[in-house]
Amino acid sequence: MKYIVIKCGGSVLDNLPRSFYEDIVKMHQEGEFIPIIVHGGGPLITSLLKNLNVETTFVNGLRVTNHEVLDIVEMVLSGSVNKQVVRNIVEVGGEALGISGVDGSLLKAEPTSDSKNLGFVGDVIEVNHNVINTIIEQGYIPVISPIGIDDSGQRYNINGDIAASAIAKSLKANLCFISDIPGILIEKNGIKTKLDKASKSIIETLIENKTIYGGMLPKVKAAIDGLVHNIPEVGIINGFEKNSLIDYMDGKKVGTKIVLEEGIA
Ligand SMILES: Nc1ncnc2c1ncn2[C@@H]1O[C@H](COP(=O)(O)OP(=O)(O)O)[C@@H](O)[C@H]1O
Ligand SMILES: CC(=O)N[C@@H](CCC(=O)OP(=O)(O)O)C(=O)O
Repeated sequence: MKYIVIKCGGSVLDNLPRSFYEDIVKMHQEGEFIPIIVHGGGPLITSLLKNLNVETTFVNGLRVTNHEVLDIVEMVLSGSVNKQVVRNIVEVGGEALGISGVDGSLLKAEPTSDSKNLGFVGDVIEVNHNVINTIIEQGYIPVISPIGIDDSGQRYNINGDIAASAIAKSLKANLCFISDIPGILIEKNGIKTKLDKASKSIIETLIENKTIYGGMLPKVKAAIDGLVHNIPEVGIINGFEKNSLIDYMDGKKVGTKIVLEEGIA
């Protein structure tokens, strides 16, 4: 069975066209690639924290997460956002089952190496993909929120890109990041240009010269980590462009394809 992990960023979730979900349901029905959705929800978390007068900061694109923030992160991701995505799929005639990384210990996590600064932010150490396979066998599209859990029951806030890459690695699945930009952008003579393809070494240069920053950092790091661990293909595409996902799956030149080495298509 071939899988594709589709990571829907919080940047686009509220405004994805109906056709985006129709394309996913069609893909699920046709059966060549089984879609697995992992979602973010960063902007909604930020706006709720703001409403509650809780300060929130990011380090290298990751949210500093204390107890108070962690409560809100879980509420937003595993509650509002997860169920909204399920409803969006149902609305276009699909069947989806929403689950958090905590359920069935789907995302076994440990604190990141920078836990001194980041608090309860997790790295995924194991994916219990039996849970995903069970959902798929029952005919549902899995919709996964990126909260992890350790053996003591402690939860962790996991960046959606990192969770998606871990799931893709465990299933040897293709990985596609759906975001609010056409792909990785660089500035050439004052004009923003999209890279059709970006290799590991180009990405490292773009991180060093700060062309890649903020939320794009975990995306490209998760992409490279996935490719190193045998994910067949990783792309970043714009969810607002009509049929971008189907076009990407058909091998058309949409978004940015991430590769390990220049010259590898
Ligand atoms: N070189 C770059 N090209 C495109 N976007 C970039 C780049 N560097 C940083 N970004 C930022 O990364 C954002 C996407 O990451 P993020 O906001 O976390 O999105 P998502 O919620 O879709 O995961 C873009 O909206 C843009 O502001
Ligand atoms: C550790 C960390 O940063 N977690 C993210 C989880 C949500 C997410 O990844 O949302 P996007 O996909 O919209 O960026 C956060 O708290 O915002």
